[in-house]
Amino acid sequence: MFFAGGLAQNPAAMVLGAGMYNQMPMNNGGQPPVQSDEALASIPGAEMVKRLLDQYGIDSSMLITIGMLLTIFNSFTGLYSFFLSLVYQAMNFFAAYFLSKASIRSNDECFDYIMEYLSRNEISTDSRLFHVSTQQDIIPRKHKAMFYDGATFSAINRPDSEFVQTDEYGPKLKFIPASAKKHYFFFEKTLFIIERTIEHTATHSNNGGGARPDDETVEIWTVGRNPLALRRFLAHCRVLFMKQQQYKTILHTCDSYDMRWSASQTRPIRSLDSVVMTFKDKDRLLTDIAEYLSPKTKSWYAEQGLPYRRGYLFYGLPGTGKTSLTTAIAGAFNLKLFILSLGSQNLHDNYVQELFLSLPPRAIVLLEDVDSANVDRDYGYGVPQDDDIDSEDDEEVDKALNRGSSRRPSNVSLSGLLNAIDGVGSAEGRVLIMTTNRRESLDSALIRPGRVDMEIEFGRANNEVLEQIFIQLYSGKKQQMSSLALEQEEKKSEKDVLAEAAHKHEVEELAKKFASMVPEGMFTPAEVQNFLLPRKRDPNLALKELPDWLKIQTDNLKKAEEKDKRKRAKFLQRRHKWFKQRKQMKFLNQDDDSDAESADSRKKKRHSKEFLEDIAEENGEDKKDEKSEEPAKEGEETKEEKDVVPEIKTENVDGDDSKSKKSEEGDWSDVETSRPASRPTEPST
Ligand SMILES: Nc1ncnc2c1ncn2[C@@H]1O[C@H](COP(=O)(O)OP(=O)(O)OP(=O)(O)O)[C@@H](O)[C@H]1O
Repeated sequence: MFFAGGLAQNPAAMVLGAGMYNQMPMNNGGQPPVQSDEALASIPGAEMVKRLLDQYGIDSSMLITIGMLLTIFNSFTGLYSFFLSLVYQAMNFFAAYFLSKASIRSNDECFDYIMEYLSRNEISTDSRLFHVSTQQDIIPRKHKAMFYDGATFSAINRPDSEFVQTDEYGPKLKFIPASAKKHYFFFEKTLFIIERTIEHTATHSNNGGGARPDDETVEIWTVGRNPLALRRFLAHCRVLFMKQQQYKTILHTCDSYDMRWSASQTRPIRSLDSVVMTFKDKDRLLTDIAEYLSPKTKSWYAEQGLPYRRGYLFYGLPGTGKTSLTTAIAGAFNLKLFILSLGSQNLHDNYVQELFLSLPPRAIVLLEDVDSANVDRDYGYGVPQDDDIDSEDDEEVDKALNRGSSRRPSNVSLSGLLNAIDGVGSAEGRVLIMTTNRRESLDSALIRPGRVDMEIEFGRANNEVLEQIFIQLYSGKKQQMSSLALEQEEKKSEKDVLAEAAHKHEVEELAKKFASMVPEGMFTPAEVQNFLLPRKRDPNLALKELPDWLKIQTDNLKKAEEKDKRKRAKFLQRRHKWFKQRKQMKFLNQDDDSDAESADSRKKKRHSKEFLEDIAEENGEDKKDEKSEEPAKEGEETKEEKDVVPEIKTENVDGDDSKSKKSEEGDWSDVETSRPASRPTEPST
């Protein structure tokens, strides 16, 4: 049948085959095979080919042989594909009725469990087909499929692992088994088959994140109609994974490709002791969180019909430990940590809502930079608002200057964020921690009780904090003790214990001395750590070099303050010009009682007028002079004025007009925060 099938597929070969059959007994004595010639003549074009071959002295009977070979080859391939389809059908039948199967997609945490098992047990890592990669961290989910094969979270971190990422020459090679291939292994004497399928998605995301990442599906089969073995295997993988993560904090961040949460990093749990802050604040915060997370509190919330959520605001200078404390809390209370930076340009209201809705219960959401852009109460960026102008005090100027920060506004609106935080479907049991460097610019709606239940200020190091930082660094306390270290700890001789106590006492004494030498409220904890870290082996050296470092820092601080003063003066000058220019543009001469004008707008104008008058008074200018001042003609503006108000073409001061607002944004964007958060760093020692 297949032979005939092969022939049917190739009529030319059939004729050639027939020709050969007819020709065989005649092919003797060098006589031309008459019948084969006749057979050939029946094939269109064969005569021409024959003539061509004859011309080059090639025996045309070769055609017959080739035809015969083709026929045989075709028949075999037909036969092969038939058997293959039979095998597939049999396999499908077997799989449908005699196998249990589980499918897991890479965007599910269960995927991590399976990959952890595969890497731990080194299944198929010696595969004959493999990829080679030098990439390290398993950060983006798009690479998950690759990295999981031979180097999962834990495997990477195991110092004894062959998957350790680097050696003295740089990143090591990783050997990764290929996908689209079945891997076999036994678990509890049952055969399991795993197949990974990577779905290449060519589509582009609409969030500006470029091509969508490839997703992966893992399918697991076991023999037998009873899925129990499969469930036992999955449960085993889960426990294995959870145990592995016991001493780690998994950081989930928003994947910029598809705007979903993605486990991007694991970190060893940071102990709460390692975050230095005043005892009072730490105690207040930890007691509150512990109380909130207790099962009793959960049922209390349910009884009261209150949404079971809690919010905290950590505010203060950069490098004061806001993020560090959040990570430590996640580790201490065994909560998953989800980090969202509102400054991200890809983030929009809808995404934020979806991200909040997809949070698991018992998780910390860390909203970083809540002050960023549209989330604060400003209606314009970098432009001093009319509400600010009636005040010349430091705080008001700071606020206005901060608005002029060169940070790009985020695309998340305040209402979008509030909806996400309060979302009806949002996970119960979550802890929301918002951090900001500029508490004063936050909208009161964002930090009202119910959204923010406790605020903690992080400031420059006081005496207590300075002392603790020193002790923390030199006491030799370990973050996490391995079981081996714990065993050794227990086996310590009395002599060792005494030596340790003496060392502790000595460090405490040095810490007191250190704290007394450093001025309180001058440095952030990060700055102090920055000084101590290069001298971490020798506390006495740190004390010896401290005066020089302090001198450098004080000089730098003075320079920074002078720069700051200049910036403030320039800002005030610009502000004055800005309002003067606005007056010249006649918007103040508008009829204040216009019906169309909102009360808000009128209020702002009044403030503006008052501001102008104040400024005029301050500068000794009388109103007469101002009136007589010619409005700047087009093309005659100085460069600085142009910078300040290049394009005010509207009379609306409310900033409703987007064009006007846009020009204002650009004008002030070069003014940075008035109080420099970081000072020039210490020259390397
Ligand atoms: N209070 C602190 N205790 C211990 N370490 C600290 C403390 N403050 C800062 N550090 C150290 O300084 C570095 C930066 O700290 P962290 O990121 O927590 O500051 P932050 O306040 O969150 O800053 P930002 O506002 O810029 O996010 C970390 O390496 C951290 O270990």
